[in-house]
Amino acid sequence: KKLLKYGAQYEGKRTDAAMQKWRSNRFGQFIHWGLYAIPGGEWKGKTYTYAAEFLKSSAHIPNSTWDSLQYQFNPVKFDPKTWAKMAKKMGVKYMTITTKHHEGFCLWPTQYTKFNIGNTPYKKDIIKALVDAYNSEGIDVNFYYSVLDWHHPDWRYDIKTKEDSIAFSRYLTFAQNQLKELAENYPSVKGFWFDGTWDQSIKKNGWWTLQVEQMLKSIRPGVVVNSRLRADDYGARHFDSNGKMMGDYESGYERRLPSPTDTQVIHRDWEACMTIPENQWGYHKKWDISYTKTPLELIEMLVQTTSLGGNFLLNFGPKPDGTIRIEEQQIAEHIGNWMKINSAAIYNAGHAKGWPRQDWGYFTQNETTGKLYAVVFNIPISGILKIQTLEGITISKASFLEKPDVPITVKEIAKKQVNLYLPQQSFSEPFVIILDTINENKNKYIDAKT
Ligand SMILES: COc1ccc([C@H]2[C@H](O)[C@H](O)[C@H](C)N2C)cc1
Repeated sequence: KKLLKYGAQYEGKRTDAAMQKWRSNRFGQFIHWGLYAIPGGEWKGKTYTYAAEFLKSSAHIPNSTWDSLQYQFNPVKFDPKTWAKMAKKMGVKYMTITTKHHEGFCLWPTQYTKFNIGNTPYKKDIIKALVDAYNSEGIDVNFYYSVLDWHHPDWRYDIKTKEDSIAFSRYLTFAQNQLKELAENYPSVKGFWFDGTWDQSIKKNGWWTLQVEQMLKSIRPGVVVNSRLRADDYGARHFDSNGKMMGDYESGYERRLPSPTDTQVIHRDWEACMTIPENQWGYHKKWDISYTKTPLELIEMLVQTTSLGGNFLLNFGPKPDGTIRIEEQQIAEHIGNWMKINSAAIYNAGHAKGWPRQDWGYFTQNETTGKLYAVVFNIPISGILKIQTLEGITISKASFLEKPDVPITVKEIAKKQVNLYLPQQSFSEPFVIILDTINENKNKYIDAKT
């Protein structure tokens, strides 16, 4: 065990109300919006297939050219209430907005750099508008902040010279001032989602990452900070050199989920962030240059995440005119229709402790009531959902969440094995079954003599 000054500051899940709210939210909307939305993955007539928010580096565009995009940023059709209403209907309980992505452009009128929304034709504070609109829909707002900053002259990828360390300490002061500004000026912020912390320069300044986290928590008690911010005394990230998670939740799942049998993750809070295309966070003019996930695939990801006790943050990349592209609106509507019926299996639900992975789908369990849900994605040809129960537990009743009066026959066929007989009907959407369980202390089945 190493003695660490900048490692994990506590172990186990936070149990305070703010963290319980963060956890119970389960489903969130990520929004990546910035100057990169203007070119939308295309430059000088060429389409770049790498992530659109990386176009500056993909197309080797110099700062002077890229930064002049700020004089074109004018989302005349931007209506934060429209976005917030869409998000509400989709069923998200939180939203995470890029206050500043790697390009360094700030969506709020920061006093620490001119490279911000105040110096665009649009002028107005987009962060404030979004915080107010989403909060008034009952949706919590978190701030994404990229420590990596392509624009700022004092940013360094590594610290090799005295000059580097002098410049970079100026940068760290700049970034800390910006974060203080965000925490103070938008008091309803519920979390900070740090990104752009993989370079040597940050790994050599773990002390700063802890200081920033502590500053934010002193200004906004209860605020939730992701593991991606932190580097420890030896430059270890997410998990310190003693293997302990840093920050309040593990945020390493980017465009990937843990396997449904990876029960390691259930011991901590975690969040998966997900793009709808294969790898586009910012707006790309060409929607189908890569595979785009269907609503049903995204719903399954949300349920799989919930079944493993994690949050699911689904990304949207708004257009430069301030509207949400139609493909994303349609996906939001489909998911929203499903959530309207089935959100009981998601909100304030998590891992069903001890229940083994099942072929037909996922268990989720309400954290407060203990109510057990079976979310079905794969109906067997037999029409029989076979459930392996826990030792001494059996299922006394099963009913559809959507249609409680449609009976589902339950038959215990052997020890820890129950059959559910689904009605002969076709299902076009995943559905939820509420399972009532009872503890059986007597064991009425004979174990096979092997
Ligand atoms: C180098 O590979 C990267 C670097 C940064 C990212 C950024 C994306 O732009 C987006 O903001 C995502 C959450 N983040 C990890 C993605 C891949």
